[in-house]
Amino acid sequence: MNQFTSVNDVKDISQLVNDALTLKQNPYSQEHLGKHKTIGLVFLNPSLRTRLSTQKAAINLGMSVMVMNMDKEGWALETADGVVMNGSTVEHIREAAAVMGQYCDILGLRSFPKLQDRDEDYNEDFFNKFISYCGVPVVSLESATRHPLQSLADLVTIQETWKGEGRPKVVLAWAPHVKALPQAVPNSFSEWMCRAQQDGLVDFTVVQPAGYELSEDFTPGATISHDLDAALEGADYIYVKNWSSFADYGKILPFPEGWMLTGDKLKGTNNARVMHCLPVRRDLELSSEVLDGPNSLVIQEAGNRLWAAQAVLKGLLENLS
Ligand SMILES: NCCC[C@H](NC(=O)CCC(=O)O)C(=O)O
Ligand SMILES: NC(=O)OP(=O)(O)O
Repeated sequence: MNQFTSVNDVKDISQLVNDALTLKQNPYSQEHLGKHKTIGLVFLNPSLRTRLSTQKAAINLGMSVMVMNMDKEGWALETADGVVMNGSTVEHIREAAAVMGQYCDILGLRSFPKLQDRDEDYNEDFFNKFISYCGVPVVSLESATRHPLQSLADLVTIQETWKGEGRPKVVLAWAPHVKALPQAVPNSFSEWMCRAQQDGLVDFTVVQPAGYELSEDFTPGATISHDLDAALEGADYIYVKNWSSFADYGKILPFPEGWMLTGDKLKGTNNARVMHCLPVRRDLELSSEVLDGPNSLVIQEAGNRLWAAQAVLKGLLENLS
């Protein structure tokens, strides 16, 4: 692997899942791989899980870690080309990314979408510029349109817990929220599940109210539904997540009552396990009853972020040497 920004950077997802589960059994088996190698984690937005799991993953591999909270501690970055920088931006991404590449062997980057201009967000302009100017392998810590470390941890969690016959039925279910949130997590989960479906690992459904459909680029082969109760019938895994509209870009559209997952809604499922990337707003996105109940996988899922990150960094380090 020479970068990790989407499932398209991964040749064999089952192999990567196996790597993660093997590292979970023996976390320090590769502790010399990262000797004298440094990873820089660059954040333009808040993070708990991604920050700590990626740091710990790098430490387990013997790497040194530097964290840069660019939004709070860095100079204001300019990304546009051909502008006279006589406003509030202080440093161009051309220099900033290139300089960080001088200090680091691998760079991680988190940058959320602005949710104002769909083309700008979906072109991944900031991410692509950073990658082209920094000159070292980049791992996505969540971009405008994807969160592949999360999705890999999600697939690891499904593979680790599935004890049934055949393929599990996995349902990505939209949930209410008070803020307009990115599509990065559901896009990425869907993209990984569609690949897993192609590989014969899962059956995948996305369910959302009308107007909240994801971009078709991220849902090839998925069953798309607008009926929550029908979609949940026989489900083995329910991945709960809010996202704002893609069609009416970045907007919160009106939606009918009853989209929050409750214990009652689990009754029609195959005793479904419930997942969420976190952070989650209790009793708005997901009922406390489900979150605190026996079907919730959210803590195990967050724990698996470590092994997902470690498998990815191992792949990037092996490619360096
Ligand atoms: N990294 C995981 C998810 C990040 C982001 N959630 C948030 O911004 C939550 C904000 C809030 O609840 O106010 C999202 O959904 O894409
Ligand atoms: N799930 C996730 O990426 O969490 P953080 O935003 O806290 O890193």
